[in-house]
Amino acid sequence: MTTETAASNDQGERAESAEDRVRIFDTTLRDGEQAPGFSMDRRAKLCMAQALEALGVDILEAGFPQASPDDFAAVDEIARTLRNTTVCALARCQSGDIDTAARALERARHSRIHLFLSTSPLHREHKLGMSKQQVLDTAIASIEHARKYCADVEFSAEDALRTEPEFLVEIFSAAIAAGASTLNAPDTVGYTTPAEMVELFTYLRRNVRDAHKAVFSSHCHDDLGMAVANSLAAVSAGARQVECTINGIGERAGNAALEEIVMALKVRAPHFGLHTRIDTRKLFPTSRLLTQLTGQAVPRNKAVVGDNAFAHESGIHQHGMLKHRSTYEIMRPQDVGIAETTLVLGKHSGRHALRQRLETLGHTVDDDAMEGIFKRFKALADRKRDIRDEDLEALALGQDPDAAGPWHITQLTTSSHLGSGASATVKLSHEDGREVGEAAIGDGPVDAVLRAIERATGTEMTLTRFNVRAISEGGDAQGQAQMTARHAQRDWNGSSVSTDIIEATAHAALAIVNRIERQAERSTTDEYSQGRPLFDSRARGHAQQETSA
Ligand SMILES: CC(=O)SCCNC(=O)CCNC(=O)[C@H](O)C(C)(C)COP(=O)(O)OP(=O)(O)OC[C@H]1O[C@@H](n2cnc3c(N)ncnc32)[C@H](O)[C@@H]1OP(=O)(O)O
Ligand SMILES: CC(C)C(=O)C(=O)O
Repeated sequence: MTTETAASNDQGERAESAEDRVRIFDTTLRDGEQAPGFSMDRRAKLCMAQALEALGVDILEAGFPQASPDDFAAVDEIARTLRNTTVCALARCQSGDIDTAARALERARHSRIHLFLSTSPLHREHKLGMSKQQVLDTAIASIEHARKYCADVEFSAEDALRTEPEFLVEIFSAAIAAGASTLNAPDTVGYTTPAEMVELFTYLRRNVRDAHKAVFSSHCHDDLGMAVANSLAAVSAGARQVECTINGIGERAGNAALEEIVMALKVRAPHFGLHTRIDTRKLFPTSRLLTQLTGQAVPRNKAVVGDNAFAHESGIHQHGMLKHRSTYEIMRPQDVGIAETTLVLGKHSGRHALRQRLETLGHTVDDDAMEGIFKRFKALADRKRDIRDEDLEALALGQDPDAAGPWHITQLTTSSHLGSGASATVKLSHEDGREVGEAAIGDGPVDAVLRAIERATGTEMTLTRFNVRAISEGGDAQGQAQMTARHAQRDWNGSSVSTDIIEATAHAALAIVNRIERQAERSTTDEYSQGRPLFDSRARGHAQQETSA
């Protein structure tokens, strides 16, 4: 546990933070984890804690050690592992909780005990059954007790935004005198507004005795969808610590989303004049790690890290993006760790984006040909939610995208054997009349299906990315399988949608094999037509004849 005094450690940092640095206090593993559906075991928590340290969070709330033996063990393990980040443990204002938190933090290099006690009239009367004086006395005694173990103590006035502001001033002034160096005013029930937040933090910073000795902190919930706005309002009124979580997970509607706060401060730096220590390029991978560990995906339209955050389907936006990316994007995807912007082709897309995508796929299309392709593309997009590259290739080659082959699956059977892998049998038909059947075993049904398809088609692939996710809800939810495989020093993508994820996987794998074969066929044709582009006006008729043969 840290032995340096709050004064020696904090004053240097506070001089800086008072100016322009906002400390990021991550509570993904405590407030985030305590919400239904987000519980993590200690292995998952340790993995997430390491990712959060790499992300650059200043303080990581690892758990509530009094809650359970596993939470104690998780905090203890995280405390032993992290070297740069302050590891924090939550405790009620009870000596038992504080002793347990201190024990869990014993081996931390930098540690903090976070004490909380409700201060609002509603909580005092109905929850705690305590008077103002009792709340004050309990908080002070607890801070003093925690300071015996740890130089860095934070005090949170739970439900602060529904507390009498004068009482907050009284308890925060006493908390500083008792040794707390961070004062948190949480909007526990997500009730407040940005203007009220500014008013409260300005008032507290003016009236709390020795306010300059503490860092003021916000902790906002999203019940009315204002957690991030409220946190930024607190910051604009002098808060220099923000408590937040990856993907905004947390009690009820969640906490303020870390990635949104950090990117707001970065993108609008001239407005806020503040910065954080977060390595923003790790935001997306950290967000994805959390979804994997909890099994809870983020909505497509989630700010910063959702699938649509850097994806454009509508033609007018795509056209703008192709001319200048700042027309419709305020940050670069690479700055949050997303490889690139995607122009998704669908029924709202226009010719500019379609042409660009076809060119990326190796098809140079002249204006006449484009009109025909565009018409058929729109008709297809009206019927199909998910337009894939193989559909576009089929359109460009004058083929029926619904029948994009040459391989088709005629039969697929899989069985899983508990503890000893799985087996798969596939039967495939080829446009040239071949019927092939193969069986394979694998670590799981996906592995077995991939091996069987490889054998049946004779196409070797190395899977480099595989992702299955639900794209609708309910008993008949659709699963989308997306994969990338390496073949002949190139990456090939395939995706498919089905109510059966194994079937979706098989179709995605076969889409890759089909693309590889069609590409090989096209290379032969190109050689034959002496390298002229397929849709070059001079070569068009000839080339189409050759490829459809
Ligand atoms: C706003 C927040 O997010 S606060 C954090 C909330 N997180 C959690 O509650 C998750 C972990 N919690 C737990 O595992 C359990 O609630 C435990 C182990 C901490 C306590 O369990 P129990 O002892 O069975 O108590 P229970 O949870 O039913 O009730 C809470 C008790 O804590 C008291 N309490 C609540 N907050 C505080 C506080 N900040 N300081 C002191 N006592 C408090 C309540 O008055 C109640 O006391 P009582 O048992 O004397 O009536
Ligand atoms: C423990 C405190 C900070 C809390 O989680 C809240 O008030 O929401």
